[in-house]
Amino acid sequence: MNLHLVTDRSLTLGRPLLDIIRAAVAGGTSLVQLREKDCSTREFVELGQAVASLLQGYKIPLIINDRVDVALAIGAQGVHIGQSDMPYPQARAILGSQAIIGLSVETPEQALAANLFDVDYLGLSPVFATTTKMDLPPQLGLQGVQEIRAVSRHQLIAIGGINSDNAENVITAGAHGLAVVSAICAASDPKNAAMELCKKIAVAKAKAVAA
Ligand SMILES: Cc1ncc(COP(=O)(O)OP(=O)(O)O)c(N)n1
Ligand SMILES: Cc1ncsc1CCOP(=O)(O)O
Ligand SMILES: [Mg+2]
Repeated sequence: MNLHLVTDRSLTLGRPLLDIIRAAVAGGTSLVQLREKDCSTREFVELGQAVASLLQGYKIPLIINDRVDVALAIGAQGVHIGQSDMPYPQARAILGSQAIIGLSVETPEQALAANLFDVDYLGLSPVFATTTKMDLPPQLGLQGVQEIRAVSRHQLIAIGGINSDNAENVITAGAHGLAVVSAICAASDPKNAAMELCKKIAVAKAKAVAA
């Protein structure tokens, strides 16, 4: 199953992040991306260490948003970088061939350019409207997902406004997996939310095979 949880401590309704992650993993989340935009480096490292030791028990990979140094410091499995973050070649040189490196793309042109890189997946960003991240480029929509699938050689993870109502359509449009923030972090029952998303992914993939 390909469900990424991207964390946001401001959306957990006061619940501890580790509880949200534990529930998300129990519901089928396959990878966790720790995304911290406002905390100090010290706090990021300490939180990262706590999340890493939790996930080690479940054998679920942890990747760090933006910060190659934090990923290295805590022995995370990799990073997620965007078009304005550390360039892919430098991130790969620092982290090595075994690291998981995800790269955001916002257009089919960026996806085409990423064919030159051995990234582990592309984050298609944003597929739909979201209030979780500000200053985003125009939404790709399902058509954008289809267009990127047609030109990319990579695993495609869709992000932005994804929930259990639209998840199936996003996979049918060509995404291999989904990344969500609010659909799990802000859910009243994060475990159930992850389970529902996994079900939708599985249903869409089964229908694609049967077609
Ligand atoms: C899976 C996934 N896709 C895209 C993003 C966005 O990354 P970026 O464009 O670098 O923006 P920030 O997350 O750093 O604000 C992502 N984090 N994860
Ligand atoms: C981090 C990020 N990158 C592109 S959209 C986004 C936020 C997605 O949040 P949500 O799943 O709550 O719409
Ligand atoms: Mg970034």
